[in-house]
Amino acid sequence: MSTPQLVVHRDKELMAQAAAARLITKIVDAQASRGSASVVLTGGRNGNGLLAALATAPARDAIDWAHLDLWWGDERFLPEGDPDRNITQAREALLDSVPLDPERVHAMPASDGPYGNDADAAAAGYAEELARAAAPENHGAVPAFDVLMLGVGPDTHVASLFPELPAVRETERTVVGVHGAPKPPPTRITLTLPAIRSAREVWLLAAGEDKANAAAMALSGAGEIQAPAAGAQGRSRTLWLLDSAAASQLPRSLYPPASP
Ligand SMILES: O=C1O[C@H](COP(=O)(O)O)[C@@H](O)[C@H](O)[C@H]1O
Repeated sequence: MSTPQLVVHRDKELMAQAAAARLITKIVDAQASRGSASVVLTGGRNGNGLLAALATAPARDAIDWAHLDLWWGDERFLPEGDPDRNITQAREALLDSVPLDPERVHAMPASDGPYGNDADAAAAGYAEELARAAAPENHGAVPAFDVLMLGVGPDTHVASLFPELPAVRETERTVVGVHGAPKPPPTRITLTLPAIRSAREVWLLAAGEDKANAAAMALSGAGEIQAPAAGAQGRSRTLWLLDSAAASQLPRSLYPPASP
């Protein structure tokens, strides 16, 4: 696993724009070397802010949208089209305005979808979809995502892995149902830490004062059961993208020297 690297931007708008530019470059590079790219999206304010910035980025059309696989790190288990679903918000922020191949948009199931209201069955179904997309060298579990993005919650949750809940302790399955989440809605579907850690790069997004304590805790040696963000690492790179408010409680030893 990779040691976290930090980039701190002046404010959340600049962070979103810089992260969007970084993502464009990453996708274009992956498409140039492998013909396609795979990205895992996150919900939440910072994830949607990045997508909105990408929608207006001058270089967005450098991406070959038809050869981009989109997956989700987690989903709120609600009916299709519900405004609180992460995919509904992502569609509004970006996805509806770019020429994606619908076959490559891998939404997590909705609560009125093929698995009905059974979040555990829906999670198992998504795990099968991931396994089908994995190449043999990925050991059959999940594809080797180029970039997996995670918003960091004020309580250090990432995806729908909340401190101390069973999902964050999962070591075998790649996707699980979450019941009794402390943040609404209580029922969710989430990638697990083993699935997250199979990504080439993991980017954690944290902007705003309410994320300062979470960032400091996760980056100061807390355990992943108490602070799930601490367990989110990529195989090649783990990148924390922060704004100065979210970085304000980091120990000085971690604070990067230059902060654009
Ligand atoms: O509920 C969720 O929250 C987290 C963090 O969201 P934020 O608004 O505090 O940035 C998000 O990453 C996750 O995908 C989402 O389902």
